Amino acid sequence: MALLEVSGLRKTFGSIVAVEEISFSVEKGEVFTIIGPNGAGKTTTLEMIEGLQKPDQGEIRISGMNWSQHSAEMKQLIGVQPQSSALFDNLNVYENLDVFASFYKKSRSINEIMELINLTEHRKKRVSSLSGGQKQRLAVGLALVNDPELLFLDEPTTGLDPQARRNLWDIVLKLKEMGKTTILTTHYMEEADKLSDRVCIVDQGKVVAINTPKKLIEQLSQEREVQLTLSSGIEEIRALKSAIETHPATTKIRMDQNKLTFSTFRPEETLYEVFKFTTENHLEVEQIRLQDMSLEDVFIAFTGKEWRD
Ligand SMILES: Nc1ncnc2c1ncn2[C@@H]1O[C@H](COP(=O)(O)OP(=O)(O)OP(=O)(O)O)[C@@H](O)[C@H]1O
Repeated sequence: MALLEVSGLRKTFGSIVAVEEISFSVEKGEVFTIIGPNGAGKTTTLEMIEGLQKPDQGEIRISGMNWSQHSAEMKQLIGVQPQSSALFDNLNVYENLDVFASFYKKSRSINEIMELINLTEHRKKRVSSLSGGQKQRLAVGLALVNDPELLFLDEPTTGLDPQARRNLWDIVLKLKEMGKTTILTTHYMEEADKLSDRVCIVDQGKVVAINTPKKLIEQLSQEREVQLTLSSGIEEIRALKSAIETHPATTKIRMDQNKLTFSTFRPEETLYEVFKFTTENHLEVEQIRLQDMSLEDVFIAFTGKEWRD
């Protein structure tokens, strides 16, 4: 049995469909990362799994239990990283952990948590005097006070500098070594790539791809991405776009002013068509680039949207 099973989740707010149909399962010990463009439904999905929002439809099971029947047991099993703003500013690191631990029946040693989040030497510092990275680590620590099996980290590294971000990655990896399971969301592709056992790409409230970062990249690596920069008029470039679009080997295409970016299973064949078209119609090709796929390309290929850090 998977530790977490989510099937057919749907959530609307009035006429807004925040989550249309989301299903996945997560095995014990995995780091499972949900990525997607702004407004894709990631936070709503997490909040439904955490029991903070009720789905309109669908089922959530954690260790086989559901929120309507086993709420108390499930709260002991999960750890949710609070927003930094939920920390008590006037209390020190130790006191914050102590207050949160008092909410639970079972708790992990506070000294151990401080070691894990690397804040032992700052135990007496008030939250108001911690750096952004230290606050984020404390927020992760607060999610650990009940020694949860399943941890939810919603964009834990947003706004942190690269070093602080790496410190947080170390914590996630240590938790993995301890056999914990983490559901992560992030805006950083490198983070998804480095930490995740599997990545789930969500767009417009639906899962569009789910696999290991390596497999997701391999899945597309038979494809090549071609970037074509032209110095012709927009109408002519549009005509070329239509010609490429109708080629059977083309999977995705987008146009950004005088640049066409497309993916193809048979680059030689598609490029032959491209040059035939540009020669016959007197289009000038300024630059052409052929690229291998990265996790970022996978994201763009599945969602049609640019990734942003
Ligand atoms: N309480 C709410 N009331 C109305 N609309 C909401 C509410 N919560 C979320 N939405 C809408 O539902 C959609 C999904 O939002 P959600 O926050 O889940 O997306 P997200 O993928 O987490 O986005 P981001 O990356 O920007 O955090 C958005 O269109 C959002 O505006």
